[in-house]
Amino acid sequence: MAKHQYDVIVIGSGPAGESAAMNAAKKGRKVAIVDRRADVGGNCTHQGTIPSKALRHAVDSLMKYNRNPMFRAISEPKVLDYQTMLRSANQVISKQVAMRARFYARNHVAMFHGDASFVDKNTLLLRDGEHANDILRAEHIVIATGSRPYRPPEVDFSHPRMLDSDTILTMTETPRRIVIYGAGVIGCEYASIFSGLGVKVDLVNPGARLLAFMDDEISDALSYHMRNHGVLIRHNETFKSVKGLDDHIELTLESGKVLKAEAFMWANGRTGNTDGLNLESIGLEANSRGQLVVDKEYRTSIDNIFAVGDVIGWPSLASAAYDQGRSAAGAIVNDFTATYFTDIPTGIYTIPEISSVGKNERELTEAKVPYEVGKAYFKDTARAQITGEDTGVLKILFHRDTLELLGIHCFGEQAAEILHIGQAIMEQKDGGNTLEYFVSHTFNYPTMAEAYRVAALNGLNRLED
Ligand SMILES: Cc1cc2nc3c(=O)[nH]c(=O)nc-3n(C[C@H](O)[C@H](O)[C@H](O)COP(=O)(O)OP(=O)(O)OC[C@H]3O[C@@H](n4cnc5c(N)ncnc54)[C@H](O)[C@@H]3O)c2cc1C
Ligand SMILES: NC(=O)c1ccc[n+]([C@@H]2O[C@H](COP(=O)([O-])OP(=O)(O)OC[C@H]3O[C@@H](n4cnc5c(N)ncnc54)[C@H](O)[C@@H]3O)[C@@H](O)[C@H]2O)c1
Repeated sequence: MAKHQYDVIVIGSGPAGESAAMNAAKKGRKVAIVDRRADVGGNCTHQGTIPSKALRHAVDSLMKYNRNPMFRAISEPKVLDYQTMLRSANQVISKQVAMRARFYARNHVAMFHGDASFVDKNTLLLRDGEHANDILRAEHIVIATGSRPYRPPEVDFSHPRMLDSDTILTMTETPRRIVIYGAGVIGCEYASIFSGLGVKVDLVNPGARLLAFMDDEISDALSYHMRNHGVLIRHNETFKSVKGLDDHIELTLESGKVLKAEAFMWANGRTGNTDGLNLESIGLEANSRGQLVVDKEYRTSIDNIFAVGDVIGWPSLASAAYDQGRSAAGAIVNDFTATYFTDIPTGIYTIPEISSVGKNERELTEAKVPYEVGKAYFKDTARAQITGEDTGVLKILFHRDTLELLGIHCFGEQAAEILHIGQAIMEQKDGGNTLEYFVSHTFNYPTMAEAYRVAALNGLNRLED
């Protein structure tokens, strides 16, 4: 049994752990990172963000090829199978792992492969892996163990047709029909991926609308376009049971409906990875979803132990996890330049893509804020007409009196990128955050960014009506 001493040890090499380790190393600390997976990158790289975004990109490219009239002149529409798409996603994973492994090497961060659990508040024991039974000690420990799909006991996940967002990446055939239970971000993104592949999708939503936290108009547009792509959305349905048979599954809903398909995907909720950490030994307790509570420095109730990323719950995004990890390491070295993050944008990679930052119309109406709306439809921009990607809208919500930007909501090709222009202006201080920016600066033409000018003028005209 070897013993190792560090200033900072990070458990988990996803985005939260990686950025915590890098920032601590850059600030001169002796750092080690532990992951139970042999390759770095966390669930984000291996089972979450990266494979789902790579699959989505592959499907989206196929769809664009098939609907482009210019290509129709030279060849028939093409069909690809899920396995081919997965191979393309796996290539991206390999590139990500190689790049991230180089970060650790260049910054002299020691890497341990194994399952870490607490012995006391400064000591970890490793199980499994090449360092099994080694003891790691540090002044500060960062828990960045991420999350996994929540698995209700009523679903037999050992059946090869019963899948979740991890095991969907091991599916060996392209099903003719799939039932997805849960219409949160994961359910909607995978519904887009499978419908794009030509699979018949039943998307079962326990709620009344898709992605209820989004602006209603954007959520309605998503429902419309998903239906248009052949997704059968069933709102207000509750899971009763699911039966796995040799060649299909049967999902029974409380409403009495029985849905049959070749595959079933449970996409309803995630659980924080805290159960194997022996938290009892340090007097730390996770909530019923395995998540830890932290303060504004990402510190748990134990003064030398921090927690970041999915393991602390909201917003459970890779984007936020990077910032949280950097902040926690900052707090450890008394550098508070990065703070507690709350203004987090949303980028959802459905087909079409949706993205937002700030308040939506419902929230502003409830708060009795006098706002106005400026809109630009993609079909009215030159760039979208040239690319043929003319489905979408940019919507700017602003204060009627001060013209302050209150919310940006975008739907369509590259929405998650386009949004960041508005976000940058929204963050301006001392009166810099107003609609005026978009009408007093020249935008490259033809670009999708031009939609901001069109939407701003549309909004200003509305004030004069
Ligand atoms: C299908 C899907 C799509 C997503 N798409 C997006 C997206 O488009 N954009 C976005 O911003 N977010 C997205 N997310 C969310 C994003 O992936 C997560 O927010 C992110 O992975 C969280 O990062 P993390 O660092 O907290 O942990 P993770 O990425 O979960 O990594 C944690 C690591 O810790 C390791 N670990 C756990 N316990 C131990 C232990 N005891 N000892 C050693 N190692 C341990 C795990 O093996 C894992 O490698 C998606 C998630 C899913 C599931
Ligand atoms: N593009 C993106 O940003 C992106 C893409 C995919 C996933 N994600 C992240 O992954 C997560 C998506 O998870 P989801 O689609 O399953 O939706 P979700 O986390 O919103 O959960 C769906 C439902 O399950 C319930 N639930 C959640 N965790 C539970 C648990 N442990 N036990 C019992 N019930 C639970 C929730 O209350 C909710 O009603 C989100 O946190 C999201 O931020 C983000």
